[in-house]
Amino acid sequence: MSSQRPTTLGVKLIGLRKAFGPKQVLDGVNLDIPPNSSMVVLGGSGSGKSVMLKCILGLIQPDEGVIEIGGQDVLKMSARDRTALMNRIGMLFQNGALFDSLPVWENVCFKLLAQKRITRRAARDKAAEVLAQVGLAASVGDLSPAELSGGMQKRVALARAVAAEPEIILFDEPTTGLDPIMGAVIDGLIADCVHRLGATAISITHDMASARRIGQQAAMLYRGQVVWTGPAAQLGDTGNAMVDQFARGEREGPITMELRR
Ligand SMILES: Nc1ncnc2c1ncn2[C@@H]1O[C@H](COP(=O)(O)OP(=O)(O)OP(=O)(O)O)[C@@H](O)[C@H]1O
Repeated sequence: MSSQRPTTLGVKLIGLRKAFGPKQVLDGVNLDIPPNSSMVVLGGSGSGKSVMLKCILGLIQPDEGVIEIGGQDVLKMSARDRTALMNRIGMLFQNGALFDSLPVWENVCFKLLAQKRITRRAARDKAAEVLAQVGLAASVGDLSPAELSGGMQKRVALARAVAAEPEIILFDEPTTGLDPIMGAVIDGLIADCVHRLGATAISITHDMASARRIGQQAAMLYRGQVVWTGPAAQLGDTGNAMVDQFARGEREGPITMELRR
C-alpha cells in the first residue's frame, strides 16, 4: 500500500438523536472531526458510542440530526451516492467480526472481492501485503480466524479494515480483551495505518493509555450528549470533573452520585 494523500473527508454530527423504544440513546450529539485527524470517543457502557458509529456507517438510521461527511449531508444523499461514500469508510468492529468460514486472506480482502474490485489471485497478494503491514506472515492468510490468538485476530481485523484503503476509519474498542503489551502493539499499528493512509479516524475505547496513544482529540459521551471535547493528552487532567473521574476510573464523583440516586 503506497503512502496516500491526506483525506479531505471530515465528519460532523449535528444534533444527532436516536431512541430505541422509550430509551433515548443519542440525545443531540454534536461532534466535529476534521479531515486527517484522530478522535477518540469515551463513555460508560451503554452510553451510545457504538450506536453513534453505526449511524455514521449507515447501519442505523438516526431519528433526527445531520451527519456531514466531506461537507455533504449523507442522510439526504441518493442511495447510490451514499453507497459510494460508504465505500470510502473502513470499520474495525468490536470483537473483530471475522468470518470463520473464510480463510484469513479472504477476510482481509472481503470488501475488495465483494465489490469485484480485485481478482481472487490479486486478492491473495494484496492480503499478504496488508498482513505484512500489521506484522503477520503471508502464511497466516491460509489459516481460519478460529485458529488465531486474540491478538492475531485483532491484527487481521485491522488488516481487513484498511485493505480497501479507506479515507475514514472507525475503530470500535480495538484493544479490548488484549494484554497491555499487545494492546500497545495494536495501538501502534493503528496509528501507523491511519498515518500511512492519511485517514480520518474515530475510535471508541475504554482504555485511557490507548486513548492517549491513538487520539489527538477526545470526546466524552454522557446521557446521549457530548459533554466534553479536548486534547486526548489531557485525559485525567482536564478540569472537567466528569471526564477526569471517568479517565481515572474513580468510584467517587459526579457520575457515581447520579447512579446512586
Ligand atoms: N439495535 C438496537 N436495538 C435496540 N437497542 C439498541 C440497539 N443498539 C443499541 N441499543 C441500545 O442502545 C444503548 C447504547 O448501546 P451502545 O452499543 O451504543 O453502547 P456503548 O456505549 O457502545 O456501550 P459499550 O461500551 O458497553 O460497548 C444500549 O442500551 C443498547 O442496548
